[in-house]
Amino acid sequence: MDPKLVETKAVEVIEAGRFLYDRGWVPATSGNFSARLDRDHAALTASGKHKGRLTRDDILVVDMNGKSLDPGKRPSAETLLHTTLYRFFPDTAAVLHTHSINATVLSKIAGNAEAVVLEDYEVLKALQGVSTHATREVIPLFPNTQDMNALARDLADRLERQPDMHGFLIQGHGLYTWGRTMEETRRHIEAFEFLFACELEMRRLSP
Ligand SMILES: CSCCC(=O)C(=O)COP(=O)(O)O
Ligand SMILES: [Zn+2]
Repeated sequence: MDPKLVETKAVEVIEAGRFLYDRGWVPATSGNFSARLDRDHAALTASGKHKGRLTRDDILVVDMNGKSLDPGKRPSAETLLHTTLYRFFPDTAAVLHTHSINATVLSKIAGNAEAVVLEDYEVLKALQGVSTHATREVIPLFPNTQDMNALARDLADRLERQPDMHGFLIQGHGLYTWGRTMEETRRHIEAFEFLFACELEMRRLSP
């Protein structure tokens, strides 16, 4: 592994954490972030760290089975969701997971639905490959669980059925999204956050 690449990717992850924390989207120790290093490895946040105040020491390298290559550092409890995404999308370069109020509330009021559907919003065009507001963006919604193996399996199944998704929600928990660069992934988070706020307001005004 090229140590310079690991340093560069660690900086990307640390900066993403600051950006997301400043917007209130990763309170306390919530959220986790990663950046791909090569086909088989990613730089990922350690578990239980404050994601707005990450240091280089809080980043470790994992393989695509979720195994830490940095002994002594415990990878995120949700590592398998990151590695499932990297394995499914070879061009994915970064994965961000947030716990905003809007994602949490929307995912709870969606109840037992299989997905939250967003339609006819201009900002949908901020999602990679979307070129018109007249788009039906289906955001899968998974029940929350502490069983990451089971959730990663459910995610892998859903990806097979719906490979065009840009993100997914976990009920009462938060949002995952990804992109071909860290910049694109940060744009996806911002777009989803704006769209979730709009959707909640729409549901409040016209239930
Ligand atoms: C206090 S947040 C609970 C765990 C969680 O959902 C999360 O995103 C952070 O977990 P990690 O192990 O990545 O720190
Ligand atoms: Zn989480």
